[in-house]
Order: sequence, then structure tokens, then C-alpha cells
Amino acid sequence: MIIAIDGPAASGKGTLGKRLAQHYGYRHLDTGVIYRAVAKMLLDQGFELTDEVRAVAAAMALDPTKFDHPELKSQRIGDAASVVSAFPKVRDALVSFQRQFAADPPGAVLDGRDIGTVICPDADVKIFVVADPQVRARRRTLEARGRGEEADEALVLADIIRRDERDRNRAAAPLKAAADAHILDNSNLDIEGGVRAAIAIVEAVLARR
Ligand SMILES: Nc1ncnc2c1ncn2[C@@H]1O[C@H](COP(=O)(O)OP(=O)(O)OP(=O)(O)O)[C@@H](O)[C@H]1O
Ligand SMILES: Nc1ccn([C@@H]2O[C@H](COP(=O)(O)O)[C@@H](O)[C@H]2O)c(=O)n1
Repeated sequence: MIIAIDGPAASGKGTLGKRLAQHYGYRHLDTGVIYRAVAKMLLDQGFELTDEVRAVAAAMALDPTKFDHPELKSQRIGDAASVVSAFPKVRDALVSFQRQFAADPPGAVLDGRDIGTVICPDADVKIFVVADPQVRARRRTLEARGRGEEADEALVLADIIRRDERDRNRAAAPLKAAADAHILDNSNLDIEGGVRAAIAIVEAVLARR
């Protein structure tokens, strides 16, 4: 079984993806990390984020053993990722890695922006997670402060809005809900409530089979 989770920045996709994977005994891939890793590679090598040729080369040299680098979580790298992810050739270079991950048994949960629309259009269950931008900014700010980082909530909100706009308006695989996705608004839910709502969606889909 493949569960596809998409949604805007900091909507809780990764948290939900991890919990659903634990619940069903599946593997989980946070695909945002892939684009973050490509952006970090480019910046580390001193290249411009607008250098498409270097960005494609970085995507082709992707090293999944580096996906847990703490710097990948930073706002700077998240913003950079949304620049390089707009290049269609960068996205093309990353498709087979994601599809292979999705296909391996026993099942997989992938979260990102284009999982239900492009990477796994035949996913068994598609969930599009949303939350009010202010709520997302608040959560992300608390998360950063919890790591001991300084975070200005207004700047975090501006970053989220800028990134969502870029992701929604790019030509290649823009952020959008698949026609057959279930919308889950977790603005007024805590993590446990969001997980329960998502499991209810998955179970309802399975029961209809
Ligand atoms: N329902 C919820 N209630 C409260 N906090 C939540 C909820 N869901 C997620 N969070 C918190 O919000 C923050 C963002 O969640 P998460 O990292 O899962 O979002 P994301 O959509 O994967 O982000 P990104 O777009 O950066 O990949 C985290 O601190 C997480 O613990
Ligand atoms: N399937 C995806 C996943 C991510 N992106 C881009 O990467 C940026 C960072 O993603 P996070 O989920 O870690 O916030 C994001 O803003 C997108 O530009 C993508 O294009 N497709």
C-alpha cells in the first residue's frame, strides 16, 4: 500500500507521515529532505541556486546517507530548496529514487508537494494536509525555539507564505491537491487528533475496497 501525503510548508506532513508509517508498519520518506539536500550541496559548493546545470548535477549525485544532516532543517535551506525544486530537470532526476522507495515492500508513506499528483498518482490513499498559515508559523517557531534556535514568528510566517507561493505557482509539479485527495485541515487539531483523523481516512478507503 502507498499513502501519499502532500500539503504546504509546515502543515504537519512529516509528523503525520512518520506516525502513519509507524501505525501501519510501513517505511516513510520525507521527500522535502531530498530537495533540501540538493540545495545544500549547491550552496556548500559555492554555486548560485539559479545555476540549473549544477543543480541537476547535485540531484544526480544525491547521497541519502546525508539526509539526517541537522542543517537540512534550517529555514535558509528550506527556502533554497524551493528555488532549486522549480527546475523541471532537477525534479526529473529525483523521480526514480522516490518511485523506487514507494514500490518496495511492505508499503510506504511519502510526504511532499507532488506525491499524489506526479510521483505516485496511483497511490492507494492520498491526503492533502492544510493548516492556517499563522498556526503553521506558530508551530514552526516553537519547534525552532525547542532546538535552541532564535526564531521570529513574523519572519517564519513570511518565509512560509513566500515558499508556498513559489511552490504553488511553479510550472513543474506545483503544490496542489490531487483530484482524489482527502483534505485534512489540522488547524484546530493537536498531533494525536490529526493522526486519528488520518487513520480514519485510510480505514475508510480500505473498507470501500
Ligand atoms: N496537528 C498538530 N498540532 C500541533 N503541532 C503540530 C501538528 N502537526 C505538526 N505539528 C508541529 O508542527 C511543526 C511542523 O510539522 P512538520 O515538520 O511535520 O511539517 P511539514 O509539513 O512536514 O513541514 P515541511 O513543509 O517543512 O516539511 C512541527 O514542530 C510539528 O511537531
Ligand atoms: N515533493 C516535494 C517536496 C519538497 N519540495 C520542495 O522542497 C522544499 C522543502 O520541502 P519541505 O517539505 O522540507 O519543506 C519545498 O518548499 C518545495 O519547494 C518539492 O518541490 N516537492
